[in-house]
Amino acid sequence: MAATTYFTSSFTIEPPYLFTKPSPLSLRHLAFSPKAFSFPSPCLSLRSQPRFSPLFASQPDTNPFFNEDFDKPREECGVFGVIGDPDAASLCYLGLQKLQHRGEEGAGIVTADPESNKLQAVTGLGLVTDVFASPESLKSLPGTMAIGHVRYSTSGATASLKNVQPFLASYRFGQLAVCHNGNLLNHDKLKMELESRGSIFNTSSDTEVILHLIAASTSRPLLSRIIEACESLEGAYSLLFLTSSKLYAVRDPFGFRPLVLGRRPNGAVVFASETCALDLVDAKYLREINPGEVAVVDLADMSLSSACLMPPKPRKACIFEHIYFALPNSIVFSQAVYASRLAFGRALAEESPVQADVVIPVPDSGFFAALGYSQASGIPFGQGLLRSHYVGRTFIQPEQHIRDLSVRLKLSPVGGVLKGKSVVVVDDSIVRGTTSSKIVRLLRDAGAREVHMRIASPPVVGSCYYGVDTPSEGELISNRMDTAGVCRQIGSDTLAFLSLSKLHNLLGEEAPTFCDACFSKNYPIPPRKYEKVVEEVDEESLMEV
Ligand SMILES: O=P(O)(O)OC[C@H]1O[C@H](OP(=O)(O)OP(=O)(O)O)[C@H](O)[C@@H]1O
Ligand SMILES: NC(=O)CC[C@H](N)C(=O)O
Ligand code: SF4
Ligand SMILES: [Mg+2]
Repeated sequence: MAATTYFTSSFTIEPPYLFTKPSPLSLRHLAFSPKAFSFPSPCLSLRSQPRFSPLFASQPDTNPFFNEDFDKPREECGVFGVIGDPDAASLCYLGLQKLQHRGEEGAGIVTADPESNKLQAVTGLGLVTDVFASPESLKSLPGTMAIGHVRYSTSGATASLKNVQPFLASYRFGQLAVCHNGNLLNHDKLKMELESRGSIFNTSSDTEVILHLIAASTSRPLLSRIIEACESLEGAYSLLFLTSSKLYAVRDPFGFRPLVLGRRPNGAVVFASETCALDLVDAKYLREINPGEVAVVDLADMSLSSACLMPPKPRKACIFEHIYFALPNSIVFSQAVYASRLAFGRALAEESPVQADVVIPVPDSGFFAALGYSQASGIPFGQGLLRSHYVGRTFIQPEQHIRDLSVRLKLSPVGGVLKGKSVVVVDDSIVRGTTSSKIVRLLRDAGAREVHMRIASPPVVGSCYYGVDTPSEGELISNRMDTAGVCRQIGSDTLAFLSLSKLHNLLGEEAPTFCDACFSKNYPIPPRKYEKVVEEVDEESLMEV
């Protein structure tokens, strides 16, 4: 890439913010439409030329179920990007902290520096505050553009520094950084093909294939190379790319993982997995990046352009984002997360009532569902369990024995709320059953007379292949036994899950636009097709080597 100076250190972004560009790349406006976004049909395949979408943008509230008295409108890697702000690295650091619940294994930031025209990276294992513990680390990241990532691995070694994103690569057109929330089902196959053509991989992460596909593409410009690379990908991907002049945001055509767009008062454009990260950095939420969209912001004029990656597929947004992953104060897939959880809890109370003295949540993620259960049942709400915030999420600790210990460390019973009481305890989900069996014991030890477990999602019976490292099917307690069996196993007096049909009723006509494969095994992209590719090794050719 030519060592062009794209802007000077005195570059300022002044209102009105240039979100339009007088070219075919133009996103004509960012107005909200009450209709769900859809690409023009047919959206023809493109090899060397980008396709551009017309205008869109979905907005909260197309779903009547989410449209209650609330202000209309937590998993597995979080991405954050900012362009056009002198404090890019610091904002990215803050945004990543807000997304910490999405991944605790590693974190990193890449910035682009207008002075040197260079991209710099700082990555490390652990929490954001650990990786950036030294003030020097942020100081080593100059520039007005940044992308960052918090990781919870789905593919490639967990505790490997090499697999911590963003990945920063140099190729014939300059430097390119990428970060990814999701999982690529066909990465083994792509990797083998790329290796047979000479690619040398540096990591064991699925994400790296994207960089190789882009580097191998003969299309121009980069937008076309990104589109061409994405055409080869099968799976879930919300991606941010950074060059020395542009920031690209991409979402796969199914829209499995969230990605939102916002703008700071100074005009800086921000992308994040969840709106909670926008709120923190004072960025106004504008809209989602739509499934199958690639949005580009050019630092030179801060214009935002948008193209269509490939013909649209039926949206399959991850319902688990609303059940557990996302923070309740986020808007995800254009719906307020807390409102969905309240509704799941209410529906659970209607479907599986019980006579009890108090409803208590399993903190944190069971809070709003328990509140909904309490509201619908009329049983008083109480805080029977205290959560230590010095301990990470149990579900996302990779080792089972560590998960066992951390549940006890994390949750403490409040004796006064529980003693002698019949308690309804509401959690968002049961995955392996570790948390719930320990909680039942905690509550009984604290004096609860009866323990009725209510789960605000259906039984998890299938593994996820789209960006959430759910355990293998054999580890999923509901895959091994029915509800009565799980109830016996965890030791509660009664147990009930929200049924899949009730969940579908709640989602209404939007139900088909959500992926619920971990509950239904109805996989939008069949995982069987992508069972690990075993390379047929020609022993003679190996000998030659
Ligand atoms: O059945 P299990 O395998 O134990 O997994 C399910 C539990 O894991 C999650 O909570 P977690 O403690 O990770 O996070 P939270 O504190 O944010 O709810 C989820 O909310 C359940 O409580
Ligand atoms: N959970 C994720 O989104 C993971 C991203 C990528 N597949 C990795 O394993 O690093
Ligand atoms: S399988 Fe479950 S966790 Fe994975 S994307 Fe679908 S709903 Fe989400
Ligand atoms: Mg929990």
